[in-house]
Amino acid sequence: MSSHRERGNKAVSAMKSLDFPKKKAIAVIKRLLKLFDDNWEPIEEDNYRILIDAILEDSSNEPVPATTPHQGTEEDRNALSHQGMNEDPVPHSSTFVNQDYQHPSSSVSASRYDIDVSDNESCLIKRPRMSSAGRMHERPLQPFSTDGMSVEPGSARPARQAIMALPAVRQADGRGEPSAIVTCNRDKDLLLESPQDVLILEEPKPVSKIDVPATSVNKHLKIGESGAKARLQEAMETNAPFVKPLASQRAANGIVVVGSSSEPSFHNWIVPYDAELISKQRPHHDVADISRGQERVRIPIVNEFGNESCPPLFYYIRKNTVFQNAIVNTSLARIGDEDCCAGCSSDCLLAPLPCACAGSTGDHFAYTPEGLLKAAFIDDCIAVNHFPEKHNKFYCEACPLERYKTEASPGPCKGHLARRFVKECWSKCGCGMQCGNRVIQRGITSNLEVFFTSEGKGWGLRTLDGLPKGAFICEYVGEILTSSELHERTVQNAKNAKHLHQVVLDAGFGSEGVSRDEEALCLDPTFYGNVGRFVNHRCYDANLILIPVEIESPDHHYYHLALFTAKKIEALEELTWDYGINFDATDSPNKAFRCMCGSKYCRDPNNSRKRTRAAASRD
Ligand SMILES: C[S@@+](CC[C@H](N)C(=O)[O-])C[C@H]1O[C@@H](n2cnc3c(N)ncnc32)[C@H](O)[C@@H]1O
Repeated sequence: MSSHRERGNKAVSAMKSLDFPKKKAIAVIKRLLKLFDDNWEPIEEDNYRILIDAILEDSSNEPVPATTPHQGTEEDRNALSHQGMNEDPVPHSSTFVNQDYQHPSSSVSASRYDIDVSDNESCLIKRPRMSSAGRMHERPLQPFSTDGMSVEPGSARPARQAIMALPAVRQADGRGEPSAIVTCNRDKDLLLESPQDVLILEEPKPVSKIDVPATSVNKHLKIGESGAKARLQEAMETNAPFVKPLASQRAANGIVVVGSSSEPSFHNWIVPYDAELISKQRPHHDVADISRGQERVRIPIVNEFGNESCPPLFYYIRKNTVFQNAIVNTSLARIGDEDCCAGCSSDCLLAPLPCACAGSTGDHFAYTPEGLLKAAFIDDCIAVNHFPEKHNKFYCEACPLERYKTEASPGPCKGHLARRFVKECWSKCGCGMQCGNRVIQRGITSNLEVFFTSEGKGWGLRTLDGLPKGAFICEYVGEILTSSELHERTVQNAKNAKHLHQVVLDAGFGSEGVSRDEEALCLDPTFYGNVGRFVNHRCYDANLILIPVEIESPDHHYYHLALFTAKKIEALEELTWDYGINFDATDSPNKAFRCMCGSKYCRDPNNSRKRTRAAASRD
């Protein structure tokens, strides 16, 4: 029988061959030995399966230390040397904040919906990378803003789930703000699994340079030129469409001092923008990947029909972002025990009993172990959408949507559909990112393409692979507006017709007592959005369905909207969802368009095909 020392060294070197750090391996072995009363057999079983799982779990749940990595307690070190295993000293590094290693086999357990255990935006992750030649790449990491990042159009599409690194150089302005960008080229030696890596890598040698004008902050606020009063005046005079200089409102109440210290402050300023400004400031789309490396997969742009080579410019954001006044309360303190599963560990779907997070879906998880939304859940939601009158509607006493239409005497609430929600596990839950009840928070995993439609719908989105029913496609991401901000934009919309489809997050309006404007939230993907903004409408028989998903907030004031496949979809099929448009309505925030959906159930009375059919049946 081998000694503790020999078995320990063997286990550590097995873990090392899988790129797990020695320190981590030793700490976990020590814990498991304690758990199994110094019995090595369960640890060694199945090529150290339990050990690997425990290390992975440890990494995904690990809190991020602020500066130096955890060196282990005195007790740890004594225990380890007692067992004959010694740690290498870990060098101090201020950029080394966390270690997060993805086990090569993790994708096996997650099937095609791969797991990204590194989805923690607040931490910088340094992980060793294997090049195609098998070399390890380690680079110093620094925080980096993606704003304005530009990349060269790429050539071949990489393998699923792998994206090429887009090394970038930050160009800061005189005040240290990332004014604009950037130089990028592709380093074919770097292969990343996670978009976070793209945000934090820095390339010391730029290859080509794209100059972008300084931000509108500079232009409109003239920081450093004169006193706060002049800057305030400047901001108030701007004629950008949606600007409400917050600072000016507060100044009127005598509470604002902007830029009074030597460090100019941007906190109180809303930067004006409109479509024109965006197009002036933004570098062009990257046709190889519209997300510019923000998503886990590349999403190319192709145009086989029209003259436009690219869609109109917008800021690609992966997550919803507050425009100005919206209150999105996601504090941990608001999540009670009944709204999370603090006692869980590993994958909640595999636990013998459903955890608290399955409560809102009738104590059954909405997802299958393969990461698909269950068919029964989808069918229920389709039925609610198709026959809203048969299902419950909530009615507000004072509907936030009506208040701004006719301010003097707001009309009665038209009712809000009682929707079924998916509730995903989140930060206050004991499980990790590999939990099967975390699907949309892991991001896009399907191979998608933005393309120009041939039927006159403009740009659209299609899948490059066949997909089963229930597959997550993407979130519908945009700026979070309040209902009054939406109303302001609707008025603008009437003038310039530039807006895309805006969506009201009204599932909690009546039931949750939403009456304050800041709590009545809407999403507008026009200027800031993700690939969801390209999904066109189809009446009734669309192949996607929009599902409300609750992640970081326990009530229905704020939630995510996720697009799932409502049926089996063939490769290269256009992805569509039913916007729920009433083509006869005159008071909708969304300007009705002439529907070209091609469905035989098309609701648009102006649909030319429908008119032709009606005329034919009359003859
Ligand atoms: C969310 S966007 C979809 C992407 C859009 N096609 C584009 O080019 O950016 C919604 C807009 O697309 C157009 N659209 C979507 N579905 C359509 C349909 N069935 N028929 C005609 N136009 C459609 C309308 O202009 C609508 O306001």
